[in-house]
Amino acid sequence: MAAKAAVVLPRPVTFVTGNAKKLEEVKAIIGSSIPFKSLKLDLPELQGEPEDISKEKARLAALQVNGPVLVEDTCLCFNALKGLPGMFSLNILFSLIHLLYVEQLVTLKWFLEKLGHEGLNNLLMAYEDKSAYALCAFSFSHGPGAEPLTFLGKTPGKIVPARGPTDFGWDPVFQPDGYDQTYAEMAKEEKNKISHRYKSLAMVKSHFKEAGYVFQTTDDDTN
Ligand SMILES: O=c1nc[nH]c2c1ncn2[C@H]1C[C@H](O)[C@@H](COP(=O)(O)OP(=O)(O)OP(=O)(O)O)O1
Ligand SMILES: [Mg+2]
Repeated sequence: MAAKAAVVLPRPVTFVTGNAKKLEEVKAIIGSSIPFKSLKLDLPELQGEPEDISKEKARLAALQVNGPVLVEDTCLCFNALKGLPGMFSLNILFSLIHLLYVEQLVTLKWFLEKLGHEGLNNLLMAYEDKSAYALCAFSFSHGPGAEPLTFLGKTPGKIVPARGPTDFGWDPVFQPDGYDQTYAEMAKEEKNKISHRYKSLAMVKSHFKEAGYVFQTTDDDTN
């Protein structure tokens, strides 16, 4: 049987993100296994399920970058609220429902900015069930027009009153199952071994290994 021809990608993969802390983790987890550079792009935020949003984001990014791209979206989902970062007051229910439909993943950013860590806890005040999960969706597209592949990583845990450094999103209020520290309290290396992002990237890495992509480098990709 003839060996499968390697897919040649025109230049290093561009990881599109506007989040510096996310980029730090992705760099630490990917290491040198996938050649990539990062780019901050303002992409429209879309509606739908995490997987569909992620794929669409990758399609748009591939068009803009005109090359292979990786994009990532993360959400924190509360089981008591059927997986949504839900609502805590009837007064804002309708505007929140609107928001949840408009952009499920960005909603969390909005919640965090408006309500803070205490607000995220308050959302679950009426519920016994504080369980939650962190969900990470990475999508990879070879380039414009190519159908993106999506890799979902999920880490279960619970929502707790904030503990630890407050420099990355909801890390202080998320305590992964099997640990007595929040993501924020854990050493970075520890979080990067069990996180939603780690699990998703592990799948991305094995995809790259199996696919055996070959990268063509040009002079302007060396910086
Ligand atoms: O591991 C994490 N630990 C704690 N917080 C996190 C994490 N990962 C994302 N976050 C926060 C950032 C944002 O408040 C929200 C939605 O994240 P998300 O839309 O994916 O990130 P973003 O818009 O900041 O960056 P991007 O340009 O890659 O879409 O969750
Ligand atoms: Mg985003």
